[in-house]
Amino acid sequence: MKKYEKHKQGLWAIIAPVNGYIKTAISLSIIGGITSIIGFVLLAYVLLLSIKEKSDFFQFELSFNEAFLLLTFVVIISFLTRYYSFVISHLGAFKLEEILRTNITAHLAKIPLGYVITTGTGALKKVLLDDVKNLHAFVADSIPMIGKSITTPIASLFALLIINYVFALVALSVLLIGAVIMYFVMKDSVNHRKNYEQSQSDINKAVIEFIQAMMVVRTFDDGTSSFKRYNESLLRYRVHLKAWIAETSTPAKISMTILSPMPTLLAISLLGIFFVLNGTLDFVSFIAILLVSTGMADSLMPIMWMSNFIKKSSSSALRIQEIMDLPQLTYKKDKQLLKNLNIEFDNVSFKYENRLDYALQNISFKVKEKSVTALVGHSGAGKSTIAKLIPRFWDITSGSIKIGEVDIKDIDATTLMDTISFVFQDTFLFNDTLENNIKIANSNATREDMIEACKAAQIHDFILTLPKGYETLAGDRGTNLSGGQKQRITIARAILRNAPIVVLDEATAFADPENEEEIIKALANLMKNKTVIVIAHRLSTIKDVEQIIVFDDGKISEIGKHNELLENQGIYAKLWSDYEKSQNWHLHYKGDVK
Ligand SMILES: Nc1ncnc2c1ncn2[C@@H]1O[C@H](COP(=O)(O)OP(=O)(O)OP(=O)(O)O)[C@@H](O)[C@H]1O
Repeated sequence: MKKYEKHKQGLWAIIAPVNGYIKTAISLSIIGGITSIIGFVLLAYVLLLSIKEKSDFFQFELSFNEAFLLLTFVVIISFLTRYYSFVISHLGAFKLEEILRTNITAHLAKIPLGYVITTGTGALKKVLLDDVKNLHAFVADSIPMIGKSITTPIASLFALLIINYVFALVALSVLLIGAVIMYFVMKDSVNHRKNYEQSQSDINKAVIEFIQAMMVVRTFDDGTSSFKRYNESLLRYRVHLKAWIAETSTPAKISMTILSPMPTLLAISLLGIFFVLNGTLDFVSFIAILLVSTGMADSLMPIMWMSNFIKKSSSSALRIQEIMDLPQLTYKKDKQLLKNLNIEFDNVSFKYENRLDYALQNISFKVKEKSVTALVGHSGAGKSTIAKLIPRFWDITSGSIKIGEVDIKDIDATTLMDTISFVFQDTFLFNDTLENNIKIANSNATREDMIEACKAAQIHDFILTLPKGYETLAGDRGTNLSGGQKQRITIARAILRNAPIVVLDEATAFADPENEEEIIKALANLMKNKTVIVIAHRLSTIKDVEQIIVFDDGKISEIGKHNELLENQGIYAKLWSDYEKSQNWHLHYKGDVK
């Protein structure tokens, strides 16, 4: 994979992997630009000979046939070089798109998963699709323009200087005036562009949020605020755009007019007519001057578009660079031999990057091989964070986490993933068949293994009731299934994976009695003979486990068995009494109340 070094910032560093294509395309377009100007000069020469006039400013002498042949040759070269410059820049653009997408996704796979989750799909989609596409467009369309827009005016100026320096100076003056006006118009555009891009990105976020939160919006919104955020971002966008246009529209129109070919051609024509009328310039030379000066007249506008294009592409390159600069998790390459399946947290502290306070402080505990440890505590106490530190969703700030006496930072990625199965509450199912969704856990598993896992996960009978059975599509993100069914499919995945350590976040959401019983049976099958860490919400399910760790505000407040903790009369005893009370709660309808 191409390495992106910190000091090599910016657009050119990001497109460097296709430097070969870029250099070839630019070189060809430079040849194209020069040959087109030579073509104009030869065309004038051919015109001159065709009306048999003689002009003394051409420094060379050719017969009509020679000049015509040379003109044809130059035109063909000019056409071919431009054509191939375009073809090669497009090939480079496709190659770059492929390289960037591969590199970004490979990099995303190696940075802490927690970053990917918190950054959000919207922002990552923008980088992977929109920004990469912007750079594709830059390489495909701007690269051929770069060579042409720099060489054509220089070659034209050079040719004009040879033909008649007065005309060269007039054309140059018009262009300089245009360039000065352009500079003042563009001067303030940096801030305007920033605001414009920010408001455009806000609109993107608002749309993605609106679609992702559609269910919440439709459930809770009375209609007045469903588009509020979207509307606000649209309004900001309009305000920024209006401010930009208001400040730059008149000077922009003036500079556009001056930068268009017309003023240069007008000035050259007036001067030419004056010289022709007073007999100091012959008509054919005048035509030659007009033809050559179009090369200069046409030059500033592309340069202006180019500079806009470069700024836009630079912002995209910067966003890609920011992702590529995120440090990757480092894994040991050599396969590590774990001495056993004990898990040990030793004085672990952890702080989320975007938070000032520690989510976990000085956490030390041991989980013995083939035992069950339950994590309990109030909401926000740090239980899920503990679970997510084991697969290195985030790396800890200090202390160490060991499995089988090896620090998890020293365990190679494959061993770590083969050793642990995770069952989290937010199940993700691909829009693929149920069979493929389950087999993703173990590509070597046979169909029989998969069915056995589904039986153990109490989901087999349900799948058989579906008309297409295991061939049924799960729907986008699993929308065709109920929450409890999705959870049992995830359990089936974990059973099929058969990793010796299981970390599971016990679901609370699907607690109707029938579903609950099935999920409990499924979990019991998953946990058999495994080292288990379970985040427990229903305390009744963990009464008999070997160890319960009670968390309070990021610290361990108690460790023990159910009965010991009840005797302690601490947080656990209070949680237990609250839990028991909640089991006796009933909802009363008005009519029931006596
Ligand atoms: N991605 C994150 N970025 C920043 N802070 C986070 C993030 N995830 C969790 N936190 C914070 O870390 C602390 C511990 O959260 P955690 O999710 O581990 O608690 P929990 O005990 O699992 O809660 P619950 O039972 O409600 O799931 C909380 O203060 C929470 O706000």
